[in-house]
Amino acid sequence: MRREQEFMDLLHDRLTELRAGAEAAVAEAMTPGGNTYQARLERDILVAERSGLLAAFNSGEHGLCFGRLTYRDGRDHHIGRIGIRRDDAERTPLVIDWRAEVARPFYLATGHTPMGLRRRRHISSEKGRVTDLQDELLDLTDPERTGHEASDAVLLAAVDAARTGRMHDIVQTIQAEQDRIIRAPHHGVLVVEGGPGTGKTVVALHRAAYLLYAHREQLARRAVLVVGPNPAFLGYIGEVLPSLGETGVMTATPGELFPGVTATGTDTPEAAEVKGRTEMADVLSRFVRDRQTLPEPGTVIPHEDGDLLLDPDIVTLARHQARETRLPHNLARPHFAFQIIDALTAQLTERIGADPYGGPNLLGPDDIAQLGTAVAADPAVRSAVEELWPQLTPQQLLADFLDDPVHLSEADAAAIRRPRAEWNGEWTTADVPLLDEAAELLGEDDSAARAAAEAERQERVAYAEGVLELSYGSRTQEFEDREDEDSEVLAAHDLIDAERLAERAEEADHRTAAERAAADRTWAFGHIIVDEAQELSAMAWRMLMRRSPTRSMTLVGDPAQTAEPGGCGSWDKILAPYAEDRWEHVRLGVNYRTPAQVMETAARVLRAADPSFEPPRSIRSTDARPWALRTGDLPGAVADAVTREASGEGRLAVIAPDARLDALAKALPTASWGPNPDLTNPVVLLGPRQAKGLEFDTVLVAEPAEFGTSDLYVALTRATQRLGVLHTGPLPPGLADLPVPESAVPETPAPVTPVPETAERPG
Ligand SMILES: Nc1ncnc2c1ncn2[C@@H]1O[C@H](COP(=O)(O)OP(=O)(O)OP(=O)(O)O)[C@@H](O)[C@H]1O
Repeated sequence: MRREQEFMDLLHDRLTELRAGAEAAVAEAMTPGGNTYQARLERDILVAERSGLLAAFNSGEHGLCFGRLTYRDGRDHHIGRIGIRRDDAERTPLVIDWRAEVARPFYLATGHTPMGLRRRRHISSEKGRVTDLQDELLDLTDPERTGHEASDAVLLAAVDAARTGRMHDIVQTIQAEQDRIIRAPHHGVLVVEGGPGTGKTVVALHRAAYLLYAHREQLARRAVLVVGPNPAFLGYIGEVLPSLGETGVMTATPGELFPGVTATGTDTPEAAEVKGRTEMADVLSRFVRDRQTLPEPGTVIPHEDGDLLLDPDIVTLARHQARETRLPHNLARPHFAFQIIDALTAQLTERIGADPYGGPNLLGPDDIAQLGTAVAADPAVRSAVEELWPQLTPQQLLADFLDDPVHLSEADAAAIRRPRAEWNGEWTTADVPLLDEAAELLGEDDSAARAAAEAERQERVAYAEGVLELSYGSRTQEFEDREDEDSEVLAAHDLIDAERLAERAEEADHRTAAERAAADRTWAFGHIIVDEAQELSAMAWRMLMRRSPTRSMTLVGDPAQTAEPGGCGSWDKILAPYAEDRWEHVRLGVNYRTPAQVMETAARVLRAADPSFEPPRSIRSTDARPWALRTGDLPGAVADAVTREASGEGRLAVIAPDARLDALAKALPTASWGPNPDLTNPVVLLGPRQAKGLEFDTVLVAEPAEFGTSDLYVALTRATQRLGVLHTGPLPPGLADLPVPESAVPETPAPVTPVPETAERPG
């Protein structure tokens, strides 16, 4: 213990030194040094480099070193959240980043496959003080004992700890089956499936951190996108990546992926299902073609030299030629307009230049060009073009479509119809993929603006290239522990290429790749992680796949928890159109959240419909048996149960059908609830969909018969310690046998015991 403490002190001193250096460098870089391009660009580079380092150093303080590997051949490494080197000529590693290859035996070695290890040590610390050591002997022939031998105590302590309302990283206790997923190659699609509490979310987040470490150069520039089911969930997981020193990640719900639109409205389940169907792509495409109309019988355009006639033949030809370009609607529009202007100019030329003696037309090319310019500028011609091939925005198109849906069956159209007159302007989550689809079909006509910007940009790019060369020449190698050349600390030349740097200079901002990506609908992410992937509709997948042209993705989910009627559910169905069978499927089988008794209760609910259903194995059990209480006064009984259960540290959630939330909130004045509940509050009140992906020490489920089966399964599996059910009517199948609370709620916190047959390291 003393020696580990001395080592920890040494590490803290070194970290303080590194941090002071980085802080001074940021401060210096921020000092205004002139307002020329050069000064601003150089400042940008330095700030990006140094603040990346600083974020890593700041995150490193907690859990600076949590492990140690002692090899049979005498090698000895400490493992920590970030790598730190000594300030000597060789830059000797002091502590190895958990993501480095050298650290892998910490997660993978077993007595059976010791990977050359003699001993693996878990070091627990609090604010820089070593509080405990746990040693695992991997070479069983080794006679030496340290007095700290134990197995799985660190993992059990971690999974048993009181919850805070925020997810924590698990670098100290990643299990072998999880480690293999975290470090899987980043190309292609990896599907991670597992029951509730198997660590899918936390593993996906560690995978993001690992990929950013291992493929920094490719990924930091393109950013990593993490998609989660709702804002509360994103808040819940929001601290994991920063605690691992990573800030280059954008998190979003599917409803936030269309820049400029925030989905605040709600759809009926039927509407969401119809809007999510893959056939909507075709329906919208036909709707766009419907807007490319023909004049019936023809449009007369008054002109001082006699009326011009825009007849259906002219327009049919122009439309055909514009469609032949295969460009999106708005980008094909200039082609259409050109054909129309050409035809009208020809009419005019014929009329004005006609030779009264029957000879060739008297107008020369210059005269005709001049006529053409006049026709193009004619407001009547412009409005005719606008009428026949209007310039459209995705928002206009979709609002028009939903006002009066076409190309659908009567019933489907009725489900999604949203008359403009009654619409409050709010978009829904299911609208967002449709807006994205519309944007693809329409295209953005920014050609004029782009041409103007291009010349100026070229100048800046040429300059920025020069600056990047400078930055590469002066690159740092601060806390890295990988040996290869790629292992440079993130530097400006990794983060930004000359083009992006030039763009940044233009706006004089300090936005990260993730921030830029958030504002750009067509951004191609380096890697995309989708949590609760079973819930996304076919249309939502189309939108996400556009953001990942390289198909570098990790999809995480549990088909048994599918709640959305439009949710794709099966992996085959999701991936067949994009990756055919070129994707890998891995399963997690151990539940780290829910005690065996709670898991068994939840499993009985699903078994009522599918007797062969097998839940994941729980890693632990408690003495607190789930209970059920019938009452005539639901809010009163829930309030009593909350008072009884919410004592001590940890978090409690009441999960109730949406229709009952108002009444329950009145009975629970201290509970946080609403669209964005504060999950760090001791008591929260949630609807079933809000509870997705979250967890609480105690969960009280109100009126379970009013939940859908998969919503109920999700609600019951949120508990890490205690589960109670309160109901006025009959219980749904599977819950009928629960005992009443008096016999189930212990006076003192239940002792934790591992479940014998599952306590060994999985995998
Ligand atoms: N190796 C581990 N060490 C410590 N805790 C772990 C480990 N793996 C998972 N956990 C914990 O188990 C809990 C469940 O993890 P997580 O939320 O990622 O599960 P999930 O599979 O996404 O669940 P669900 O599908 O129910 O949302 C979390 O508290 C997580 O920190």
